[in-house]
Amino acid sequence: MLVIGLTGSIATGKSTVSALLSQPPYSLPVIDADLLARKVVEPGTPGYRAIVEYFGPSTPDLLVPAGPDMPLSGPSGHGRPLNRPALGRRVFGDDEQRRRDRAVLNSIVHPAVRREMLKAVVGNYLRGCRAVVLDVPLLFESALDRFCGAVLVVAVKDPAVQMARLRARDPHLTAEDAENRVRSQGDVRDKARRCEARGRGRGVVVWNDGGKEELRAEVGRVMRELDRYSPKWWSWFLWACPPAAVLLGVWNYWRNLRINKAWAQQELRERAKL
Ligand SMILES: CC(C)(COP(=O)(O)OP(=O)(O)OC[C@H]1O[C@@H](n2cnc3c(N)ncnc32)[C@H](O)[C@@H]1O)[C@@H](O)C(=O)NCCC(=O)NCCS
Ligand SMILES: Nc1ncnc2c1ncn2[C@@H]1O[C@H](COP(=O)(O)OP(=O)(O)OP(=O)(O)O)[C@@H](O)[C@H]1O
Repeated sequence: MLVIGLTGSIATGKSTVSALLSQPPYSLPVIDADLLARKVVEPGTPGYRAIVEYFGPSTPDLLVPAGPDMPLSGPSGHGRPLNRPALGRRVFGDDEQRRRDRAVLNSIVHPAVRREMLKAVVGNYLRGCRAVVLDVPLLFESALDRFCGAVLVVAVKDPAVQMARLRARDPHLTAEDAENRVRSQGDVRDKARRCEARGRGRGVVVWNDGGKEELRAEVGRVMRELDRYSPKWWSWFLWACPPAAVLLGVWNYWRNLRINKAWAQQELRERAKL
């Protein structure tokens, strides 16, 4: 089974691409990290308790306020849900304190998301799926790219297109909130370069500056490229022969570590030139 990591930056079009991939002619299962990241911090989970313990004392509005529709101990009795915009204000941004808080939040949420993803990937493999899509906004940052046979980065060349789509989709965000969220995710063009550096068939950029029909055609081009490097018969062979799938998984992981090391060295060299 081919594990396809799908990433990009905020509002570059990941969800639009994952919706296309989940529909015919591809009909691929999509494992959505954002959904899992919500599930692992629901009241009653260890993630929820850790967040309340760390952020609670310094964030008075961390939980959804109690009211006629929201009992003091939450709908399930395990506590009121997190007030996500308030937590977002604590962690999105470029200053030192926010970066530190984001790292703490990530260290609570990401390991739990990884465990849920592994369960979902194994489930899809057992069901005989040819490929599975991991839709992960922070694929590189959370090092999940190491487990992927191929990485797709959905990117735009023009930052103004990204900002316009974000403001149109989330009109409740102020210009400053929107800027902070874009900055929190790094430059999508860097992610595109990193993706291409993985090599043909292992990293492909989906360019999304045009309209939705152009995007559909671009997704077709990208999937044909992946098919060339990972044909159907190979996926069936791996399904019929689990030891080969495990060996390939280990080899892939090792190769991805090497790719990441080479990328880190290249980045260092480029920074040294500046
Ligand atoms: C801070 C939280 C509560 C804000 O929730 P909210 O519903 O307001 O925003 P949402 O989750 O839709 O995120 C908005 C955008 O920011 C991105 N984003 C989310 N978390 C992070 C992060 N830690 N660093 C950078 N960008 C992030 C999302 O991918 C999305 O593009 C939430 O984003 C969160 O729990 N983040 C930490 C978990 C995480 O890293 N999730 C990403 C997938 S693993
Ligand atoms: N090619 C396109 N043409 C016009 N609008 C687009 C195009 N691609 C995406 N959009 C719109 O831009 C917005 C952002 O797209 P989408 O939600 O897919 O991005 P995302 O990368 O998943 O964002 P996030 O990380 O915030 O979840 C949506 O409103 C979507 O409909």
